[in-house]
Amino acid sequence: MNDKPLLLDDLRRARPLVQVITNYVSMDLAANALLAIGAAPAMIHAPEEAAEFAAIADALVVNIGTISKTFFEGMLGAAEAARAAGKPWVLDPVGAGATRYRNAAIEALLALKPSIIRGNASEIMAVARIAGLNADQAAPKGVDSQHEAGAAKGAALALAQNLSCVVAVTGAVDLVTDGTRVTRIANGSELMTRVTACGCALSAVVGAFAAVTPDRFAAAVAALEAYAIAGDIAAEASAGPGSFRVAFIDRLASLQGAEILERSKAYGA
Ligand SMILES: Nc1ncnc2c1ncn2[C@@H]1O[C@H](COP(=O)(O)OP(=O)(O)O)[C@@H](O)[C@H]1O
Ligand SMILES: Cc1ncsc1CCOP(=O)(O)O
Ligand SMILES: [Mg+2]
Repeated sequence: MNDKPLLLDDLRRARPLVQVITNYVSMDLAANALLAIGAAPAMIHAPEEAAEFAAIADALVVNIGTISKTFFEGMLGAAEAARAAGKPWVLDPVGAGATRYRNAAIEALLALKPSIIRGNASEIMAVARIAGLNADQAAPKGVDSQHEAGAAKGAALALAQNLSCVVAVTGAVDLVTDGTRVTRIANGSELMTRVTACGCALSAVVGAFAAVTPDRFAAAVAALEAYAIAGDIAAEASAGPGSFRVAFIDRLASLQGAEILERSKAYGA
């Protein structure tokens, strides 16, 4: 039996508390996506309290989109505390490869062993390069991907194997790997690339799923699948990016296990 819809049900029953240290652009959408899917968001990043809160939260999500010295201090403290407490933590390496500062921050965060890394293909290739793997890829230009997710398969496998984590690469067809298994998910709408922070909010949702199962691979697959299917359904009733953003939050909230079973385009490869 397919257990993915059950993870969504588990999430809604547990209503996990997810601490999100994210960029200014995405704070609103990420918090609303978490509420809609059934989790409790807490956007807490100050270095004075981020680590203390990470010990209370069920999962932590760290997103470097608008990183600064203060944010970075909070991220390091919270990631260290989450790791020490055995809580899952998700890294979204927004804009990886773009600047030396961003790359150094990623290198320091990788040393704290993220449970799951979620990024677009260009970012995952850059993270692999920062980790000393797959050094032959061209640098990305900004926060949007220059590549299809499939192009990052080698980088994702190498990262997952070397860091003992799960890597989720998003794009038209998402790819999730734990270094051995690979699942692709062909759901989702192109409109998701025209609403800023859709990827950041997805990383927050990945944290919520990781809070309700010790199986990081299953958590990432279930999160990406639910998110992309909500995107499919929302796109059917949207005239453009503005109305899509509203419909998408509604569809995350109304999403049912039966819809996931019916619409899933997940396959092993
Ligand atoms: N071309 C596309 N067609 C359908 N869905 C997409 C496409 N590109 C991205 N998505 C979906 O949008 C969401 C965010 O992914 P992505 O745009 O890759 O993240 P980011 O915003 O971090 O670059 C994911 O659910 C992904 O499946
Ligand atoms: C535009 C932008 N600039 C810095 S962070 C950010 C948001 C990126 O969001 P996403 O990666 O989800 O597209
Ligand atoms: Mg992103």
